[in-house]
Amino acid sequence: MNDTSLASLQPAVWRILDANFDRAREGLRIIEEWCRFALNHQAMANECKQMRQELGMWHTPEIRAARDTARDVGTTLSHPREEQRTGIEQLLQANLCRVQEALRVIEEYGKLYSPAISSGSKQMRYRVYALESNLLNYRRRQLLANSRLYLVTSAAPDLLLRVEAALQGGLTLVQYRDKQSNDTDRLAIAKQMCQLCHHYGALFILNDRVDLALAVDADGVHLGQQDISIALARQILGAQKIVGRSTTNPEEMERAIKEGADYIGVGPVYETPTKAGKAAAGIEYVQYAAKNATVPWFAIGGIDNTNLDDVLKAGAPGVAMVRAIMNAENPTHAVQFCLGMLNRVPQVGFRL
Ligand SMILES: Cc1ncc(COP(=O)(O)OP(=O)(O)O)c(N)n1
Ligand SMILES: Cc1ncsc1CCOP(=O)(O)O
Ligand SMILES: [Mg+2]
Repeated sequence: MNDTSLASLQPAVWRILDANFDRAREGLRIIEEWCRFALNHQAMANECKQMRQELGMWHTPEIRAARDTARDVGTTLSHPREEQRTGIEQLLQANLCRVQEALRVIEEYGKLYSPAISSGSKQMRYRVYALESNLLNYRRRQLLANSRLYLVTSAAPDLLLRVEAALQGGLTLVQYRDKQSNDTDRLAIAKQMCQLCHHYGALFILNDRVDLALAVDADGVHLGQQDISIALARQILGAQKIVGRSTTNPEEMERAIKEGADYIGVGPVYETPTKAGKAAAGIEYVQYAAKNATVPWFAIGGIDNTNLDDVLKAGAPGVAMVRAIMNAENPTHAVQFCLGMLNRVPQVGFRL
Protein backbone atom coordinates (compact mmCIF):
# COMPACT_ATOMS: atom_id res chain seq x y z
CA MET A 1 0.00 0.00 0.00
CA ASN A 2 1.89 3.05 -1.27
CA ASP A 3 -0.84 5.69 -1.18
CA THR A 4 -1.15 6.66 2.49
CA SER A 5 -3.57 9.57 2.07
CA LEU A 6 -6.48 9.47 4.52
CA ALA A 7 -8.95 8.75 1.72
CA SER A 8 -7.08 5.66 0.57
CA LEU A 9 -6.78 4.38 4.15
CA GLN A 10 -10.50 4.75 4.76
CA PRO A 11 -11.60 1.21 3.74
CA ALA A 12 -9.01 -0.38 6.01
CA VAL A 13 -10.03 1.88 8.92
CA TRP A 14 -13.69 0.99 8.35
CA ARG A 15 -12.85 -2.74 8.32
CA ILE A 16 -10.91 -2.40 11.57
CA LEU A 17 -13.73 -0.45 13.20
CA ASP A 18 -16.32 -2.92 11.90
CA ALA A 19 -14.45 -5.93 13.34
CA ASN A 20 -13.93 -4.23 16.68
CA PHE A 21 -17.50 -3.03 17.07
CA ASP A 22 -18.54 -6.66 16.59
CA ARG A 23 -15.88 -7.90 19.00
CA ALA A 24 -16.87 -5.43 21.72
CA ARG A 25 -20.59 -6.12 21.35
CA GLU A 26 -20.13 -9.89 21.36
CA GLY A 27 -17.92 -9.75 24.45
CA LEU A 28 -20.46 -7.54 26.23
CA ARG A 29 -23.28 -9.92 25.32
CA ILE A 30 -21.38 -12.85 26.87
CA ILE A 31 -20.89 -10.89 30.10
CA GLU A 32 -24.48 -9.63 30.04
CA GLU A 33 -25.84 -13.21 29.87
CA TRP A 34 -23.91 -14.14 33.01
CA CYS A 35 -25.10 -11.04 34.88
CA ARG A 36 -28.67 -11.68 33.80
CA PHE A 37 -29.11 -15.45 34.06
CA ALA A 38 -26.50 -16.53 36.61
CA LEU A 39 -26.22 -13.54 38.94
CA ASN A 40 -29.75 -12.19 38.42
CA HIS A 41 -28.14 -8.76 38.64
CA GLN A 42 -30.32 -6.27 36.79
CA ALA A 43 -28.04 -3.24 37.10
CA MET A 44 -24.96 -4.96 35.68
CA ALA A 45 -26.96 -6.67 32.91
CA ASN A 46 -28.47 -3.31 32.03
CA GLU A 47 -25.05 -1.61 31.94
CA CYS A 48 -23.88 -4.23 29.38
CA LYS A 49 -27.02 -3.70 27.33
CA GLN A 50 -26.65 0.09 27.33
CA MET A 51 -23.07 -0.17 26.14
CA ARG A 52 -24.03 -2.64 23.40
CA GLN A 53 -26.68 -0.25 22.20
CA GLU A 54 -24.32 2.72 22.15
CA LEU A 55 -21.83 0.67 20.15
CA GLY A 56 -24.65 -0.28 17.79
CA MET A 57 -25.34 3.41 17.12
CA TRP A 58 -21.68 4.11 16.32
CA HIS A 59 -21.52 1.03 14.05
CA THR A 60 -22.82 2.95 10.99
CA PRO A 61 -23.94 1.41 7.67
CA GLU A 62 -20.80 2.74 5.95
CA ILE A 63 -18.59 0.94 8.47
CA ARG A 64 -20.65 -2.25 8.17
CA ALA A 65 -20.47 -2.05 4.37
CA ALA A 66 -16.67 -2.25 4.51
CA ARG A 67 -16.83 -5.82 5.87
CA ASP A 68 -15.00 -8.27 3.63
CA THR A 69 -15.03 -11.59 5.44
CA ALA A 70 -13.93 -13.58 2.37
CA ARG A 71 -10.63 -11.65 2.23
CA ASP A 72 -10.12 -11.54 6.00
CA VAL A 73 -6.81 -13.31 6.66
CA GLY A 74 -7.58 -13.48 10.40
CA THR A 75 -10.69 -15.68 10.37
CA THR A 76 -8.72 -18.93 10.62
CA LEU A 77 -6.20 -17.68 13.17
CA SER A 78 -6.72 -18.87 16.70
CA HIS A 79 -4.66 -19.62 19.78
CA PRO A 80 -5.08 -22.79 21.89
CA ARG A 81 -5.77 -20.58 24.92
CA GLU A 82 -8.86 -19.18 23.18
CA GLU A 83 -10.32 -22.66 22.88
CA GLN A 84 -10.03 -23.59 26.50
CA ARG A 85 -11.49 -21.87 29.54
CA THR A 86 -10.77 -23.45 32.90
CA GLY A 87 -13.74 -21.91 34.63
CA ILE A 88 -16.33 -19.15 34.62
CA GLU A 89 -13.87 -16.69 36.16
CA GLN A 90 -11.46 -17.15 33.28
CA LEU A 91 -14.27 -17.01 30.73
CA LEU A 92 -15.53 -13.70 32.09
CA GLN A 93 -12.02 -12.32 32.39
CA ALA A 94 -11.19 -13.27 28.78
CA ASN A 95 -14.31 -11.55 27.51
CA LEU A 96 -13.79 -8.43 29.59
CA CYS A 97 -10.29 -8.25 28.16
CA ARG A 98 -11.64 -8.71 24.67
CA VAL A 99 -14.09 -5.82 25.12
CA GLN A 100 -11.39 -3.57 26.58
CA GLU A 101 -9.00 -4.34 23.71
CA ALA A 102 -11.68 -3.76 21.09
CA LEU A 103 -12.61 -0.41 22.68
CA ARG A 104 -8.97 0.61 22.69
CA VAL A 105 -8.72 -0.21 18.97
CA ILE A 106 -11.88 1.79 18.27
CA GLU A 107 -10.48 4.69 20.28
CA GLU A 108 -7.22 4.74 18.29
CA TYR A 109 -8.54 4.09 14.77
CA GLY A 110 -11.61 6.15 15.54
CA LYS A 111 -9.30 9.19 15.58
CA LEU A 112 -9.03 8.71 11.82
CA TYR A 113 -12.79 8.47 11.45
CA SER A 114 -14.70 10.35 14.15
CA PRO A 115 -13.25 12.09 17.22
CA ALA A 116 -16.64 11.71 18.94
CA ILE A 117 -16.58 7.92 18.54
CA SER A 118 -12.95 7.83 19.63
CA SER A 119 -13.55 9.73 22.86
CA GLY A 120 -16.86 7.89 23.46
CA SER A 121 -14.98 4.62 23.18
CA LYS A 122 -12.41 5.79 25.71
CA GLN A 123 -15.16 6.68 28.19
CA MET A 124 -16.76 3.30 27.61
CA ARG A 125 -13.48 1.51 28.31
CA TYR A 126 -13.50 3.06 31.78
CA ARG A 127 -17.07 1.89 32.25
CA VAL A 128 -15.92 -1.62 31.39
CA TYR A 129 -13.14 -1.42 34.00
CA ALA A 130 -15.75 -0.43 36.58
CA LEU A 131 -18.03 -3.25 35.43
CA GLU A 132 -15.15 -5.70 35.75
CA SER A 133 -14.44 -4.71 39.30
CA ASN A 134 -18.15 -4.77 40.27
CA LEU A 135 -18.63 -8.13 38.62
CA LEU A 136 -15.70 -9.84 40.29
CA ASN A 137 -16.57 -8.28 43.62
CA TYR A 138 -20.20 -9.31 43.38
CA ARG A 139 -19.33 -12.85 42.31
CA ARG A 140 -16.95 -13.20 45.24
CA ARG A 141 -19.48 -11.98 47.76
CA GLN A 142 -22.27 -14.07 46.31
CA LEU A 143 -20.10 -17.18 46.46
CA LEU A 144 -19.21 -16.36 50.06
CA ALA A 145 -22.86 -15.88 51.02
CA ASN A 146 -23.83 -19.14 49.31
CA SER A 147 -21.00 -21.18 50.82
CA ARG A 148 -22.19 -23.33 53.68
CA LEU A 149 -19.13 -25.43 54.21
CA TYR A 150 -15.70 -23.95 54.79
CA LEU A 151 -12.60 -26.10 54.71
CA VAL A 152 -9.77 -24.85 56.90
CA THR A 153 -6.66 -26.85 56.02
CA SER A 154 -4.12 -28.55 58.26
CA ALA A 155 -0.67 -29.92 57.46
CA ALA A 156 -0.72 -33.06 55.34
CA PRO A 157 1.86 -34.66 53.03
CA ASP A 158 -0.79 -34.85 50.31
CA LEU A 159 -2.30 -31.45 51.17
CA LEU A 160 -3.16 -30.31 47.65
CA LEU A 161 -4.58 -33.70 46.70
CA ARG A 162 -6.82 -33.62 49.77
CA VAL A 163 -7.98 -30.10 48.99
CA GLU A 164 -8.67 -31.11 45.40
CA ALA A 165 -10.65 -34.13 46.54
CA ALA A 166 -12.71 -31.85 48.81
CA LEU A 167 -13.31 -29.43 45.93
CA GLN A 168 -14.52 -32.33 43.83
CA GLY A 169 -17.19 -32.90 46.46
CA GLY A 170 -18.64 -29.44 45.78
CA LEU A 171 -16.74 -27.29 48.28
CA THR A 172 -16.70 -23.57 47.43
CA LEU A 173 -14.66 -22.03 50.25
CA VAL A 174 -11.13 -22.95 51.36
CA GLN A 175 -8.80 -21.40 53.91
CA TYR A 176 -5.11 -22.21 53.81
CA ARG A 177 -4.02 -22.45 57.45
CA ASP A 178 -0.41 -23.41 57.96
CA LYS A 179 1.28 -22.83 61.30
CA GLN A 180 4.50 -24.70 60.61
CA SER A 181 5.95 -24.21 57.11
CA ASN A 182 8.56 -21.62 56.28
CA ASP A 183 7.49 -18.67 54.16
CA THR A 184 9.06 -19.98 50.95
CA ASP A 185 6.98 -23.15 51.20
CA ARG A 186 3.89 -21.27 52.37
CA LEU A 187 4.07 -19.00 49.35
CA ALA A 188 4.53 -21.89 46.92
CA ILE A 189 1.66 -23.87 48.48
CA ALA A 190 -0.59 -20.81 48.62
CA LYS A 191 -0.02 -20.15 44.92
CA GLN A 192 -0.90 -23.70 43.97
CA MET A 193 -3.89 -23.90 46.29
CA CYS A 194 -5.20 -20.59 45.00
CA GLN A 195 -5.01 -21.83 41.40
CA LEU A 196 -6.63 -25.11 42.37
CA CYS A 197 -9.53 -23.39 44.13
CA HIS A 198 -10.11 -21.00 41.23
CA HIS A 199 -10.00 -23.90 38.79
CA TYR A 200 -12.94 -25.40 40.70
CA GLY A 201 -14.68 -22.02 40.99
CA ALA A 202 -14.06 -21.88 44.76
CA LEU A 203 -12.88 -18.98 46.93
CA PHE A 204 -9.41 -19.09 48.40
CA ILE A 205 -8.65 -17.38 51.72
CA LEU A 206 -5.33 -17.10 53.55
CA ASN A 207 -5.23 -17.59 57.31
CA ASP A 208 -3.41 -14.83 59.22
CA ARG A 209 -1.16 -13.62 56.38
CA VAL A 210 -2.28 -10.50 54.53
CA ASP A 211 1.10 -10.32 52.75
CA LEU A 212 0.73 -13.80 51.27
CA ALA A 213 -2.90 -13.13 50.37
CA LEU A 214 -1.74 -10.10 48.40
CA ALA A 215 1.17 -11.99 46.82
CA VAL A 216 -0.97 -14.81 45.43
CA ASP A 217 -4.03 -12.65 44.68
CA ALA A 218 -6.16 -14.70 47.08
CA ASP A 219 -9.85 -13.86 47.49
CA GLY A 220 -9.21 -12.69 51.00
CA VAL A 221 -7.75 -13.19 54.43
CA HIS A 222 -8.94 -14.60 57.75
CA LEU A 223 -7.87 -12.58 60.78
CA GLY A 224 -7.86 -13.65 64.41
CA GLN A 225 -8.54 -11.33 67.34
CA GLN A 226 -4.80 -10.62 67.75
CA ASP A 227 -4.22 -9.80 64.08
CA ILE A 228 -4.26 -6.43 62.27
CA SER A 229 -7.46 -4.42 61.97
CA ILE A 230 -10.02 -5.17 59.28
CA ALA A 231 -9.56 -1.62 57.94
CA LEU A 232 -5.83 -2.10 57.53
CA ALA A 233 -6.28 -5.47 55.83
CA ARG A 234 -8.68 -3.81 53.39
CA GLN A 235 -6.27 -0.99 52.79
CA ILE A 236 -3.57 -3.53 51.90
CA LEU A 237 -5.72 -5.94 49.89
CA GLY A 238 -8.20 -3.54 48.30
CA ALA A 239 -11.93 -3.09 48.83
CA GLN A 240 -12.79 -6.04 46.58
CA LYS A 241 -11.22 -8.66 48.82
CA ILE A 242 -12.88 -10.64 51.59
CA VAL A 243 -11.84 -10.07 55.19
CA GLY A 244 -13.04 -12.55 57.82
CA ARG A 245 -12.61 -12.36 61.59
CA SER A 246 -12.70 -15.00 64.36
CA THR A 247 -15.09 -14.33 67.22
CA THR A 248 -15.57 -16.23 70.46
CA ASN A 249 -18.24 -14.14 72.18
CA PRO A 250 -21.00 -11.55 71.55
CA GLU A 251 -18.71 -8.53 72.11
CA GLU A 252 -16.19 -9.76 69.55
CA MET A 253 -19.01 -10.48 67.13
CA GLU A 254 -20.48 -7.01 67.50
CA ARG A 255 -17.08 -5.38 67.04
CA ALA A 256 -16.16 -7.50 64.01
CA ILE A 257 -19.43 -6.62 62.30
CA LYS A 258 -19.10 -2.95 63.18
CA GLU A 259 -15.56 -2.92 61.81
CA GLY A 260 -16.83 -4.32 58.52
CA ALA A 261 -15.94 -8.02 58.54
CA ASP A 262 -17.30 -9.77 55.45
CA TYR A 263 -17.88 -12.91 57.47
CA ILE A 264 -17.12 -14.19 60.94
CA GLY A 265 -16.00 -17.45 62.49
CA VAL A 266 -18.14 -18.41 65.51
CA GLY A 267 -16.45 -20.70 68.01
CA PRO A 268 -14.77 -22.90 69.03
CA VAL A 269 -18.17 -24.51 69.47
CA TYR A 270 -16.52 -27.53 71.11
CA GLU A 271 -13.02 -28.04 72.44
CA THR A 272 -10.75 -29.32 69.73
CA PRO A 273 -7.22 -30.74 69.47
CA THR A 274 -6.74 -28.54 66.38
CA LYS A 275 -6.67 -25.56 68.73
CA ALA A 276 -5.56 -27.24 71.93
CA GLY A 277 -6.02 -25.23 75.10
CA LYS A 278 -8.64 -22.89 73.65
CA ALA A 279 -11.83 -22.91 75.71
CA ALA A 280 -15.07 -23.81 73.97
CA ALA A 281 -17.48 -20.94 73.34
CA GLY A 282 -20.31 -23.48 73.46
CA ILE A 283 -23.46 -24.15 71.48
CA GLU A 284 -25.11 -21.17 73.24
CA TYR A 285 -22.84 -18.85 71.30
CA VAL A 286 -24.04 -20.48 68.06
CA GLN A 287 -27.63 -19.82 69.18
CA TYR A 288 -26.70 -16.23 69.91
CA ALA A 289 -25.09 -15.83 66.47
CA ALA A 290 -28.19 -17.29 64.82
CA LYS A 291 -30.24 -14.48 66.33
CA ASN A 292 -27.77 -11.62 65.98
CA ALA A 293 -25.21 -12.08 63.20
CA THR A 294 -25.90 -9.91 60.17
CA VAL A 295 -23.03 -11.11 57.99
CA PRO A 296 -22.30 -14.64 56.72
CA TRP A 297 -20.89 -16.77 59.56
CA PHE A 298 -19.46 -20.19 60.12
CA ALA A 299 -19.58 -22.21 63.31
CA ILE A 300 -16.15 -23.74 63.91
CA GLY A 301 -14.40 -25.99 66.38
CA GLY A 302 -14.81 -29.70 66.99
CA ILE A 303 -17.57 -30.08 64.42
CA ASP A 304 -17.89 -33.43 62.67
CA ASN A 305 -20.70 -35.62 61.39
CA THR A 306 -21.59 -36.78 64.92
CA ASN A 307 -22.55 -33.28 66.08
CA LEU A 308 -23.21 -31.37 62.84
CA ASP A 309 -26.93 -31.86 63.30
CA ASP A 310 -26.82 -30.19 66.76
CA VAL A 311 -24.90 -27.23 65.33
CA LEU A 312 -27.44 -26.87 62.54
CA LYS A 313 -30.32 -27.14 65.01
CA ALA A 314 -28.70 -24.31 66.98
CA GLY A 315 -29.12 -22.20 63.83
CA ALA A 316 -25.73 -22.23 62.06
CA PRO A 317 -26.13 -21.40 58.36
CA GLY A 318 -22.65 -22.74 57.66
CA VAL A 319 -19.78 -24.58 59.32
CA ALA A 320 -16.00 -24.55 59.08
CA MET A 321 -14.09 -27.78 59.56
CA VAL A 322 -10.51 -28.92 59.77
CA ARG A 323 -10.20 -32.56 60.86
CA ALA A 324 -13.58 -33.78 59.67
CA ILE A 325 -12.46 -33.14 56.09
CA MET A 326 -8.67 -33.11 56.18
CA ASN A 327 -8.45 -36.41 58.11
CA ALA A 328 -11.35 -38.11 56.34
CA GLU A 329 -10.58 -41.32 54.50
CA ASN A 330 -12.26 -39.76 51.49
CA PRO A 331 -12.52 -35.93 51.57
CA THR A 332 -14.87 -35.90 48.56
CA HIS A 333 -17.38 -38.08 50.42
CA ALA A 334 -16.90 -36.14 53.65
CA VAL A 335 -17.75 -32.90 51.84
CA GLN A 336 -20.71 -34.44 50.04
CA PHE A 337 -22.07 -35.80 53.31
CA CYS A 338 -21.78 -32.46 55.12
CA LEU A 339 -23.20 -30.48 52.20
CA GLY A 340 -26.10 -32.93 52.06
CA MET A 341 -26.89 -32.17 55.72
CA LEU A 342 -26.32 -28.43 55.37
CA ASN A 343 -28.50 -28.15 52.29
CA ARG A 344 -31.47 -29.67 54.12
CA VAL A 345 -31.64 -26.45 56.12
CA PRO A 346 -33.00 -23.42 54.20
CA GLN A 347 -30.35 -20.87 53.23
CA VAL A 348 -30.20 -17.59 55.16
CA GLY A 349 -30.25 -14.59 52.78
CA PHE A 350 -27.48 -12.22 53.86
CA ARG A 351 -27.43 -8.82 52.19
CA LEU A 352 -24.60 -8.59 49.62
C1 LIG B 1 -13.48 -19.57 59.80
C2 LIG B 1 -12.46 -19.45 60.86
N1 LIG B 1 -12.85 -19.10 62.10
C3 LIG B 1 -11.95 -19.00 63.06
C4 LIG B 1 -10.60 -19.25 62.80
C5 LIG B 1 -9.57 -19.09 63.89
O1 LIG B 1 -8.69 -18.02 63.59
P1 LIG B 1 -7.63 -17.54 64.70
O2 LIG B 1 -8.40 -17.17 65.91
O3 LIG B 1 -6.76 -16.51 64.12
O4 LIG B 1 -6.80 -18.83 64.97
P2 LIG B 1 -5.84 -19.57 63.95
O5 LIG B 1 -6.68 -20.24 62.93
O6 LIG B 1 -4.96 -18.55 63.31
O7 LIG B 1 -5.11 -20.53 64.77
C6 LIG B 1 -10.25 -19.61 61.52
N2 LIG B 1 -8.97 -19.87 61.20
N3 LIG B 1 -11.18 -19.70 60.56
C1 LIG C 1 -8.97 -22.79 63.64
C2 LIG C 1 -9.98 -22.89 64.70
N1 LIG C 1 -10.51 -21.80 65.26
C3 LIG C 1 -11.42 -22.06 66.19
S1 LIG C 1 -11.60 -23.72 66.38
C4 LIG C 1 -10.48 -24.06 65.18
C5 LIG C 1 -10.08 -25.42 64.77
C6 LIG C 1 -11.19 -26.26 64.26
O1 LIG C 1 -10.66 -27.49 63.93
P1 LIG C 1 -11.50 -28.82 63.94
O2 LIG C 1 -12.54 -28.70 62.89
O3 LIG C 1 -10.47 -29.87 63.58
O4 LIG C 1 -12.03 -29.02 65.29
MG1 LIG D 1 -5.10 -16.48 63.16
